[in-house]
Amino acid sequence: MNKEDFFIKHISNSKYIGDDGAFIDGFVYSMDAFFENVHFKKEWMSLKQIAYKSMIVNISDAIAMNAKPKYALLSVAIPKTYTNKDLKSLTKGFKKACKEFDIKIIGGDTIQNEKLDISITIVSKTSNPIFRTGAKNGDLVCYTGTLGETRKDLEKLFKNDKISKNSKFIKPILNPEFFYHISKYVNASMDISDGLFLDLEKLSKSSKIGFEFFENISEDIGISGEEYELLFTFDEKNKEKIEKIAKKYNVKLNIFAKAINGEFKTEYKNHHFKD
Ligand SMILES: Nc1ncnc2c1ncn2[C@@H]1O[C@H](COP(=O)(O)OP(=O)(O)O)[C@@H](O)[C@H]1O
Ligand SMILES: Cc1ncc(C[n+]2csc(CCOP(=O)(O)OP(=O)(O)O)c2C)c(N)n1
Ligand SMILES: [Mg+2]
Repeated sequence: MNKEDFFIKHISNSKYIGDDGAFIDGFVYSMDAFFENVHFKKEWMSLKQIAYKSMIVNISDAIAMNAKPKYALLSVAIPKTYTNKDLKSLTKGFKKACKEFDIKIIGGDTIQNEKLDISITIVSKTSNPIFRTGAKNGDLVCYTGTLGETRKDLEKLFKNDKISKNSKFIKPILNPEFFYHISKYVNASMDISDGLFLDLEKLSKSSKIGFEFFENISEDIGISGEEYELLFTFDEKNKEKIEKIAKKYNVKLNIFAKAINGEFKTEYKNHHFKD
């Protein structure tokens, strides 16, 4: 077991652990860290882009639970060298995301540190939460959008090559309205943050199912992390309805497998705690 899983297992055995967020009494609580040199290097993105993405990766978890983000708690560790202009750029990024998704920042903490580290808690609302545990035998398994480019762009950044400012690595694209609209047909869902193969392993574990793939999924597609696309399962009888809604919202669907008895394990390892 890797250190991440070991730690999570030992910190709590609560039933709330294991999803993109914890559902309690109509609200979903989720948090994600966005740390310099772990999630970004300061040379790669502007401060506004960093702050914006730190919010988006958090909002992604809420959407994957079929919840509407409402409030954010924001902890920021700021390097001493940052000027007031830098701080303004950061606030612009946070505010842009809050405006786009109608979220209020209701608190947080601000400290000084060597690096820029951001931790965000999102409180969101839902009357129909979708968990990773709900996939049923026979369900179709689907992800949205196109996978692979994010990892390629990350590789470019590590080689000091330039990438487009429209890259999903800089600005992930979320599809909340599409997902809220199809939610009543969805049995299980999560977002793709670690890469399709790793996230399928999590889905398999949570729902106690395996997958029968309709076609081979290449490594390029399967190990690209930080895509923030949606991964979900649904009963075959809802396929046409979901496809129609996807068309309306201009969302690409990739129905790539069927849920079956068994389990899915990937040989690829989580990028966290590599050694
Ligand atoms: N330090 C922690 N304390 C308590 N719960 C944690 C901690 N880290 C992760 N978790 C929980 O463990 C589960 C898996 O977390 P994580 O790996 O970040 O999510 P994901 O599966 O989306 O990558 C989530 O439910 C998360 O809330
Ligand atoms: C400097 C740097 N190194 C490596 C990566 C690649 N990377 C960082 S986090 C991550 C996956 C998802 O992050 P995580 O914090 O686990 O999100 P969660 O699954 O908890 O939502 C990847 C592929 C990066 N973005 N930046
Ligand atoms: Mg993780």
